[in-house]
Amino acid sequence: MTTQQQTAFVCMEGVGHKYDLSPDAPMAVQDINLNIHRHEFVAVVGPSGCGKSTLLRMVAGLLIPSHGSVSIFNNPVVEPRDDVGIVFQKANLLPWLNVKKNVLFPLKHKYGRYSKDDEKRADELLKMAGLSQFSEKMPDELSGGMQQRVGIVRALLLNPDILLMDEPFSALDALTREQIGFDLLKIWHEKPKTVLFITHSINEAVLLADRILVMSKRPGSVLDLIKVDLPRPRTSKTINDPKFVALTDTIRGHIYEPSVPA
Ligand SMILES: Nc1ncnc2c1ncn2[C@@H]1O[C@H](COP(=O)(O)OP(=O)(O)OP(=O)(O)O)[C@@H](O)[C@H]1O
Repeated sequence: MTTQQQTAFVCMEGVGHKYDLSPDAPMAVQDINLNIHRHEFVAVVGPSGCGKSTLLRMVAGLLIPSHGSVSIFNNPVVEPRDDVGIVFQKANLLPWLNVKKNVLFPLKHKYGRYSKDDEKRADELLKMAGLSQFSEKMPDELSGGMQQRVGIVRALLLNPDILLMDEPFSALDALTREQIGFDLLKIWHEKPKTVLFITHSINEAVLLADRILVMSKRPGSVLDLIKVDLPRPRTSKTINDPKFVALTDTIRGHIYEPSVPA
């Protein structure tokens, strides 16, 4: 085992997937090698259909790779794990439960009950997400951005070590999207997690992440792995930093003018 693998929290080795196993069917994702370190924030960008969600589902244990392996802290991922929280594009809140009960629902579903301590943690997380005064509201009384925040709090309640986010803000308007991105960074700073964040937005990836995996078009493989050496905390001013502009240009170059293999 290499030193890189020893310090990796999430380790992907030669990961690939083929949905259709017939010999001439194309791969969806091919030969992804990536080590994500503890509390690192890694974003994944790439053209539509390149396999970003497929990759995330393999890390989540929702899909077993047909090639290679994913491991979390040296344990192969073979099923969904309790220490991994997932946030999807839509919060999918239960319409008949209020905000706090939605947040507590996974515990109720898993253990049949929740404790006073769990409620206290839910209150604390809702406060951190700026939702204290909405905890008794029903989902249809919330804006899309607030619903997505509730989805994030729900994923954080079980205190997962790893947070997987699949285009979590793509249904939101641009202003809400930027704000909720900064809110996520604040929560990540206060409750550090290892984050894998799928997005279509190059700006969002650069604004949030420590490193960015740029995927090629299908079959999605690694075009580049870019370190984002912008200072934290990131703010709305970060986008004026010449490094920010240079990084977004580099990624656009990869995606719109991918290098042709020799
Ligand atoms: N369940 C499935 N069965 C067969 N093929 C699938 C399945 N899910 C995804 N695919 C195919 O695998 C490829 C990768 O899909 P995936 O959703 O992972 O890409 P993506 O990069 O997340 O796409 P987008 O950016 O549009 O959300 C696509 O060609 C898709 O059609």
